[in-house]
Amino acid sequence: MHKALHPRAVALGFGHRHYPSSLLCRVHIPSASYAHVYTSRSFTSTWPMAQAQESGTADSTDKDPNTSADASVDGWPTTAEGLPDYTAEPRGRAKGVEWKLRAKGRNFVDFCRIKVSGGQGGDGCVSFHREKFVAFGQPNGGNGGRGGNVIFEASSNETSLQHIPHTASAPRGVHGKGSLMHGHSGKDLVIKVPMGTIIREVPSPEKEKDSDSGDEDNVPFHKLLELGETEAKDREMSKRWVLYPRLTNAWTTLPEGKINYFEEAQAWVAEEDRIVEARRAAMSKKPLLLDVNEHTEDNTAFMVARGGGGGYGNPHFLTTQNRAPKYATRGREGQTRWLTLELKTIADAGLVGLPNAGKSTFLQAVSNAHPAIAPYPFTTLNPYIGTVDYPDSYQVKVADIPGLIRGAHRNVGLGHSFLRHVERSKVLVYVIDIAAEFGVKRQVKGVDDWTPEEEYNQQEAAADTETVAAAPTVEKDTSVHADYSQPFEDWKTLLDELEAYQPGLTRRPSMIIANKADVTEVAPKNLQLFQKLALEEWARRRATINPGSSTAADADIRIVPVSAKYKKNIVKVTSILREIVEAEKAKESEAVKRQEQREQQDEEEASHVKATRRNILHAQSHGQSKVEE
Ligand SMILES: Nc1nc2c(ncn2[C@@H]2O[C@H](COP(=O)(O)OP(=O)(O)OP(=O)(O)O)[C@@H](O)[C@H]2O)c(=O)[nH]1
Ligand SMILES: [Mg+2]
Repeated sequence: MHKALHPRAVALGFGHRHYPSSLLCRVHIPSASYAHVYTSRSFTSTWPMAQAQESGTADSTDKDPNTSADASVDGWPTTAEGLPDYTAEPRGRAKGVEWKLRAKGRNFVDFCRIKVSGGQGGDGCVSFHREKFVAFGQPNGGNGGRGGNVIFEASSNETSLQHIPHTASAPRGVHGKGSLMHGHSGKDLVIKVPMGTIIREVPSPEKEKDSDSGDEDNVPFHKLLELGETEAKDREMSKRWVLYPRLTNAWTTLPEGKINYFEEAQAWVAEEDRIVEARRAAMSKKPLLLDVNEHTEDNTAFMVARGGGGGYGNPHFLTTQNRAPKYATRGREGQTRWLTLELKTIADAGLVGLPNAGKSTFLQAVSNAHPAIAPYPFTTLNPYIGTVDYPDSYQVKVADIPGLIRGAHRNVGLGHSFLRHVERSKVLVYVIDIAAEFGVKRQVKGVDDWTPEEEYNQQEAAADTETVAAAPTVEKDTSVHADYSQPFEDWKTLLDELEAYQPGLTRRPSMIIANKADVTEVAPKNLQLFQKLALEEWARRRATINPGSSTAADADIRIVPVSAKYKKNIVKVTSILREIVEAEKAKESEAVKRQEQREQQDEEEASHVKATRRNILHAQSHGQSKVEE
């Protein structure tokens, strides 16, 4: 059955292909109208051809499609007319995009869960020296080695959490052997984590399961296995002890009057267990929280799960009375933790903008990064970092992230979880398309009442009736008047979405890049109005934050018109960016210095108080002794 083309497929440049609904639901572009707005200016029916010509990378633009069977436009095989054939199997880049949209070839992961377990300790050994003419040799069982630890190592070479496994268990320690051979310790398991990772301990899901299970757990072990009491005790004992074969049931079969040294040893071990348990409980009182931030040095190691201690060999229990202890202890269990890892990319500045605003183009213009650039929304699916190099070797790291759209905080578009990658940025750089069509509402039709189910139903209904998706419609703003500015509306959308993600995020030092200023038909007029409205809005927002503050010149947001595509006015942007970043860094280092000074003062005061108290006590005791004399 021929299925109707989903509007989102149109937006992303795909033809009448059969898309599984899972793919279509992955990129939540809620309705056709939003996508079509993008088609209105830069997106034509033959856009891949246009793009290929624009980038100059197309492999087939100069080939005659009729003569070559391999002719393709941006990965799509061509029809006889030379147009991309969307019904055919995509190749190259188009295939890559499809793969990415299905989230199959995910090469960037910024959130994951992991269960880490330290290795179990090796068991101690029960052994006695054997030699000709030495009838009863001394005990010589070796101790077990300790289990390996799980260690997270900060690494500047990693950029994703893709390689983090679901579970990580360090190897166990080797058991001790006779002739006092101690077991080797298990090797530490080192997992590299990228800079910017936040590691949080979360409650164990398994523990919850345990508590949920009914009374079955309270049934004694031996009853479950239908074992005898003694046998069950043996089994229970063997969890903690390694017993010499002939010692089995020793605690029940000892002759009258004989001291049970094993009981004595059990008491020692129980006491040690209690201390170890108390220490572990004290250490795990607070859930683990580690932040691998910009102050962390490369290769810094964080222990996240300790290995268990090795068991004692039988010489450990040797006393003057008991010359042949026939028991050794088993190794302890390693520590187990459930962790979540969240990667928040570290950059000095974060680019925030609507899809197609030209964020990636700007990053490419200012840095040596080569992000994907294309005239359709959501080209960028993962954050991308570029470094701006200044002539004096100063560097500013800039993060390019996927485009935000209105309603992103309700998971519209790609959602807004990727904003975690600008959370740590010192400066926010808003990238605005200043050539956005005047009077065209770049809004998502019916976003407010959009639900995935509704969309799914619509999709199904469309498929049943075999109707082709409606032609792109551009919703014209009927209330067009002189004060309406599309770039300004876009910027307000960005501010609202940032605030919805994290209240207060828009208070960061910011600047605005009015991109696409080369589109001279609309850009100059738009810029004038945008500047006026944006400055007013910024002043209003600042006033609401701190009603006392005036609209001082230093509080104004800087707006710079640029053309990222043709690299015009770029130097001005980079110099302003550096100015803001440097000022912010200076502020930060001043705050750190002030904190250090305060700590030093507190320390000095504390030592002074201590010294005074000591002097008073000394004087008092001295006075007393004089009185006694
Ligand atoms: N005329 C003109 N076009 C530009 C300029 N900057 C970017 N573009 C075009 O705008 C389109 C989108 O550019 P991108 O850099 O991919 O946009 P983006 O903001 O990264 O988009 P997403 O990754 O989808 O969020 C491309 O076709 C660019 O060639 C500019 O300064 N002038
Ligand atoms: Mg991009």
